[in-house]
Amino acid sequence: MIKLEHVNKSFHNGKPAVSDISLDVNTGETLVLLGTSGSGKTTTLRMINRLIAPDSGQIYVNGMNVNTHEITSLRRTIGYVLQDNGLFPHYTVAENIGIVPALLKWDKKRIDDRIRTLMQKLHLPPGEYYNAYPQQLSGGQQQRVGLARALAADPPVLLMDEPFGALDPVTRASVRKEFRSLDEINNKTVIMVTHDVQEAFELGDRICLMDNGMVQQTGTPAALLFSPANDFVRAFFDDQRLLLELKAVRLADVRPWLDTNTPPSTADTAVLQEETSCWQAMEQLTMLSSLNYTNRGNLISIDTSGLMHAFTQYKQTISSNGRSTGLS
Ligand SMILES: Nc1ncnc2c1ncn2[C@@H]1O[C@H](COP(=O)(O)OP(=O)(O)OP(=O)(O)O)[C@@H](O)[C@H]1O
Repeated sequence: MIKLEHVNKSFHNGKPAVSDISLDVNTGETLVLLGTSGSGKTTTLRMINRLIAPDSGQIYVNGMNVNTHEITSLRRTIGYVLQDNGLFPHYTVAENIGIVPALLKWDKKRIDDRIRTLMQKLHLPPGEYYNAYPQQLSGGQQQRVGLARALAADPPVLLMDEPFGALDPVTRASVRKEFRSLDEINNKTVIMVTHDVQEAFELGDRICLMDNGMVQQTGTPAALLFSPANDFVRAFFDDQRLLLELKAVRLADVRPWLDTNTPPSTADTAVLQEETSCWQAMEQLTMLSSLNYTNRGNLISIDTSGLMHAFTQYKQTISSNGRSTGLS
């Protein structure tokens, strides 16, 4: 768990880079720091692993006060992924991934097993890439090695600074998808910086939207869209609002407005879980005319028009009810 209390930071020109930031990130949660360029996202992240010292305020990582805790043991609890991956060019892929376990003096077999496990999970077959050097890999593969290196010693906290920012859009989408499905991150506290709104919506359990060094709003993607705290938050998402809303609203949210009288499709078709977003369901429906979705064990049939109808009804209800729909 990570906690920031009234944190401030100014650089030499005296202009505040970060003003009075307070945040709580729970174990197992991914919080995305999103915002305009120069809004203080990277400064906030780098204060957590003490690459930058705050002027005032307190920061805790799993109960340790970052500013007073011994720095080596603090950093060993934190994996750090950078935009340019920061791999050592003269180390092989395996050596890069094994750096922290070697520093922790794990025995050779354990290090080797861990490297191979992570390479498999991140789709880097050890037979092909174990002894390769970073420059022999594509940008997406290098970024996967960077991620494997950050995860190697299984730190409880992962900090990621624009981890997919240097990748082309197609590679970026595939590495992002792999990251999302990685079991290794399930129990970790993750903070990720991005200025990509869609990335924030796909990966963030909650989003902290920043502007001008200040937190404008922290909440679920749905809360930011449907209960914006101010005009800045409202305007920030305007140019891609429908897409973001479809990504933020889950089948579970729209279920009360789905027609449950239609018998489930008997064809051999996909069965979606209630956590699936309306966007993902729409994507599937472009390939299949109807789908089933499972709600507490019951199969419910959905099609495109029924789903859009339920989505519209959901939006109308929350715009009249505001926060009473459980947005937080
Ligand atoms: N080392 C530094 N020295 C002086 N000013 C700095 C330094 N690092 C950041 N700043 C300033 O602090 C402010 C916040 O910068 P920061 O890098 O945290 O923003 P950001 O939201 O991560 O931006 P971006 O998305 O462009 O990376 C900016 O005005 C920046 O110019």
